[in-house]
Amino acid sequence: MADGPDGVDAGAREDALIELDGVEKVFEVRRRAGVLRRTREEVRAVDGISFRVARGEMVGYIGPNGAGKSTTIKMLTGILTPSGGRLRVAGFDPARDRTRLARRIGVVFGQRTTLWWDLPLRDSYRLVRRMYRVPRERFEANLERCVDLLDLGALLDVPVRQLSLGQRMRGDIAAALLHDPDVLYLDEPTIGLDVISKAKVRTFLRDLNAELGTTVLLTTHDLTDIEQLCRRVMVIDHGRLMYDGALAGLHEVGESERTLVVDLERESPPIEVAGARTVRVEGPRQWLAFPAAASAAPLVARIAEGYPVADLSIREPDIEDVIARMYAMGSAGGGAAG
Ligand SMILES: Nc1ncnc2c1ncn2[C@@H]1O[C@H](COP(=O)(O)OP(=O)(O)OP(=O)(O)O)[C@@H](O)[C@H]1O
Repeated sequence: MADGPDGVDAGAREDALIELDGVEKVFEVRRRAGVLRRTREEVRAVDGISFRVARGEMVGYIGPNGAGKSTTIKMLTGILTPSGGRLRVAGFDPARDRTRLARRIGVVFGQRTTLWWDLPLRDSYRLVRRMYRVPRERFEANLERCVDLLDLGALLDVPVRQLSLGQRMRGDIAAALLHDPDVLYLDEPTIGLDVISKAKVRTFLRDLNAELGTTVLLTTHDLTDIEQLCRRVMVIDHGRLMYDGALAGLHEVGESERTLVVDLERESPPIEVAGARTVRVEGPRQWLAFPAAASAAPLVARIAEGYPVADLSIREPDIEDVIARMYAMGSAGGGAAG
């Protein structure tokens, strides 16, 4: 497709803000193969991925460690150049138009800050304003909104190094939004946060998406992030898109299981109950797996009838577990992605 004179893809569909067609990234790595000999090997970090994200969508991008998520995000921001395929964000070729694209996107990495460590938040934000040349009025309005909704008022004069992880994360999210980006990439935005901070971040992101229509691509290992924020989820593994659809569908494809953790009053033989199987016994504690789609209430009632129950809790399946089950069932690579 021909690019216009300003580098913007003339034919870009306005509704598809992010477009990937057969995108690949191959790294060449040199490995030691003896005392003097080194061999070259190719790592196909992203292996022919195609998807579209429409303006205003909030999509989860998940997969096990080393699946290719960060490499995809780096290509979407223009930090890395694809080895093959076609990629457009807001009509731009990210690697070619990195500077201009930077004004349209915001990026938050949970594991590291983009803020200035020694500066108070307020000064970091002033630098962001200058970097992106945000008009003063717009900057002030955006800052006020973020400060209000992310509860940053009391933190603005605190140096970043003194902020807690949750405070710093909220500070980072605000910094990524001061220039009104169309797209926000979030890489593990709730990692290491306590329950209250997680809830604050999630509520903010939901409101941001609903009120301003900001398109969000979210990478996370926390299935609750996805459940609470994303209607659509894409699963990547070994550089390939394995699933693209609703989260509920992913549970069905993987036939995922929840775990009921039962603390008995005393050590007992493995619990035998219809609708669940005991997968682990450690002293008076037992773990029972049951289908994620089933209700836990009747199961709990049956166990309480027959066993001396002291306490109970339920563990949701994690993403790795769901993906592992997709593989085990041989449905990976089936018709779901596309
Ligand atoms: N610069 C690089 N040089 C060589 N190999 C790389 C490079 N960057 C990534 N890789 C490899 O590409 C593959 C995908 O890595 P990537 O960081 O994209 O995965 P990820 O899904 O983000 O994982 P995680 O959840 O652990 O962050 C891995 O095998 C990784 O070792």
